[in-house]
Amino acid sequence: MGKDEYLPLFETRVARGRIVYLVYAVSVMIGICAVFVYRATHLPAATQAGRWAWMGLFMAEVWFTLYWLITQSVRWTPIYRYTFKDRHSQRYEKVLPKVDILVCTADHTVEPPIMVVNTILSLMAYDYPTHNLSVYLSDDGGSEFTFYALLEASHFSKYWLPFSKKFKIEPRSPSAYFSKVCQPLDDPVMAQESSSIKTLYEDMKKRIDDATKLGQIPEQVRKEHKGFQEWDWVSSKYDHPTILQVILIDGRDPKAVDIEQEALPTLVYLAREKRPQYHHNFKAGALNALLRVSSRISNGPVILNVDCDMYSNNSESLRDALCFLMDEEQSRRIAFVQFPQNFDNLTKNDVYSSSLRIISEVELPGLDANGGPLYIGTGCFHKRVVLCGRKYSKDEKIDWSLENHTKVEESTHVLEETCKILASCTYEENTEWGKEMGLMYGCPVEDVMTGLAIQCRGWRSVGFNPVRKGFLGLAPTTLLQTLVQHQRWSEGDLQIFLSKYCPLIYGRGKIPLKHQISYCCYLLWAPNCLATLYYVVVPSLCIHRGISLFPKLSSPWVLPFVYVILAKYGYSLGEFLCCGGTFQEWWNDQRMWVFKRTTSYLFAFTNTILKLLGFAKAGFALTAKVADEDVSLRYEQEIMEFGAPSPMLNILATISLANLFSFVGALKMVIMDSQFIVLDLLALQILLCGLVVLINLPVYEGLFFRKDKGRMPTSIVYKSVIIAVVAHILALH
Ligand SMILES: O=c1ccn([C@@H]2O[C@H](COP(=O)(O)OP(=O)(O)O[C@H]3O[C@H](CO)[C@@H](O)[C@H](O)[C@H]3O)[C@@H](O)[C@H]2O)c(=O)[nH]1
Ligand SMILES: [Mn+2]
Repeated sequence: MGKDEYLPLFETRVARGRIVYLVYAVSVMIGICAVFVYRATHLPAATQAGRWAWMGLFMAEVWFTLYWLITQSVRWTPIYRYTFKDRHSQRYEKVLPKVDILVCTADHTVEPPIMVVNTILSLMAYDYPTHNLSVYLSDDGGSEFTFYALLEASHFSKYWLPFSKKFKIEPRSPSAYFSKVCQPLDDPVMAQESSSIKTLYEDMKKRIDDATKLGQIPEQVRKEHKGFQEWDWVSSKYDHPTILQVILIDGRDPKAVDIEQEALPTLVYLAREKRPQYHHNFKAGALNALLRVSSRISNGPVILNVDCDMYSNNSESLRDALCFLMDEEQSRRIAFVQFPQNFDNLTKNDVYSSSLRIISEVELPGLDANGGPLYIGTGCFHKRVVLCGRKYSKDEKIDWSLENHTKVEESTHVLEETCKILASCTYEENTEWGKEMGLMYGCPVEDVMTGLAIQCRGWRSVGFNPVRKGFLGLAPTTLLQTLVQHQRWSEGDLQIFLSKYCPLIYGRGKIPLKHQISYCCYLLWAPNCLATLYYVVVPSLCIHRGISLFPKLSSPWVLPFVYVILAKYGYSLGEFLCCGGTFQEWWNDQRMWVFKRTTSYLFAFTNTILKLLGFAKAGFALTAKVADEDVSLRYEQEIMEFGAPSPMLNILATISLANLFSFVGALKMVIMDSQFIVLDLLALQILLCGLVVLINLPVYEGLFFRKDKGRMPTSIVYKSVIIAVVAHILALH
């Protein structure tokens, strides 16, 4: 192919309507300035009550403004990417690179084996030559049941892969496919095959579920595969040698073919060594072990990482990703391609605001323009050399066809034994693993930190959000799980901000300024707690004593306040609707905004400070992927699940009650005051308080009106009532 014939493998388009956005943003900024002028010129005298409350509010508003400005960085110039898979195929079909897919699981009770193998099967069935595809499963649970499920899946794949390719079905996770395709299929051949495969799948599912439920693997099965013997040395999931089983391997094992004699992808099970005296570094540790093991077995130059609950929803994602990584002109600098996280189990109005809609649809394209999206874990394609620490240089070039020819020839047994060493506890001692090589250790969001380090080594990244989503996972289905997940995320993010990797310092001169600021959008999630807490507590407590913290209704100064609020929320609603959300979903999102900021972020903030002072230790609370039947039912009905007592719920209940008391008190004051003085003085404050009450409606329901198991625990009801009452008495005196 000559140079002048160059046809790009992907193209980038810039969003339109930027002028309108500019006008909006500038007008809001003018409004904010007017608010500040008001605050600066109307400060209550030192003798007046409420001077401190006023100053605090001012500080909160300064913070909100700062944060709002930061979020502008990811809204300025969104860009969208489009791939040309046909061109890629024309040029490279004969020399496609090997791709190694790394899947992580950590606990067979929280992450059921049948779910894990559905994910694995969807990935094995990618539209890609199977001899170039390897799938690795890291099992931090070291579970026999997960291993057993993987064995079952390897048998089932012999039917599943030919079927899904022959009829080009989507999605290729059997469970998702069978639950989505219920209408009678037009093609009689397909209908027949589909139903017989469905029976095979159901049988497999039953065997796996039964074994897991009984806690026992049939003796017959145990005898059939040597792999089970490895569990003779396992004393617990925290204490065992490396377990490594090559289940399918292309080229060496004549049995690794499907029913049509086509090769199957390589499939490997790994439970890295665990010893109580060695820290295992959670998912980052698991991925690094997989990186090494895979480099020994298949050494694909392209790595895809997915969580065990994120099945592939689009069999062409891999080819999409290769368009970004293999373009002759534009790919040189691209280190990774991040797909957004999408979820399969969302309800219509997304009660817990798990869809990450705005992040995927607005912020990801925005970040992409600024230097590349963050690496957020699952659904990310990497160049192996980059993940293993390579710096970007101008002469950077990967010869994909060459990298393809590394072939290991020893027997499977020898391969297994040599690979085991790579996944041992001591292997990483005195190496750069966890620092300069692989995923970085020591942060609850290891992926974000690793992505930042990669970008600071000169690389860029690309975000890709195809119409048919690339991956679908499971979002948490209870309030508490959601809050805990966000605590982990915001805690990790803040930790990065306060570490030597703070993008504003570490990134200086390495990544563009706008990119540094975009990072802060997420890294500064947690500190939002202070200003938000202040805003939802202090103004409403001040109502009782008639302390006014906002301009009078009759004053013209009220206008900038009203404008900023209307413009900001009007825009936010518009943005949400444009991205395909519903009004109710937006409202739920606003609620979760308050909930997260007053609980998850508060805990994350205090924990991070404690960690810095050396008082707290790192942990990783896995997000549950299964729930009890009644919990699931309430989730589907979008009834908020409060459930078990927790300090987080305590905070939520107390804030909601305090505001309710204030609001009722305020209404009484307004009604008794025939000259409308109170209303004039406190209108905005009462409105704010009323909004907090409105947004907390599900909390009152959970506190007082619901009878089901998901209601607020009784202990929380008492505690929060007492605290709210005491707060009011204190505020009155
Ligand atoms: O010790 C551990 C802990 C977790 N995991 C795996 O890590 C993945 C993510 O865990 P999950 O509980 O699902 O957390 P989420 O909050 O849903 O994960 C999001 O946030 C993580 C960072 O906190 C990212 O790494 C993930 O890709 C992203 O989906 C799962 O596959 C786990 O099996 C391990 O392999 N070992
Ligand atoms: Mn998850």
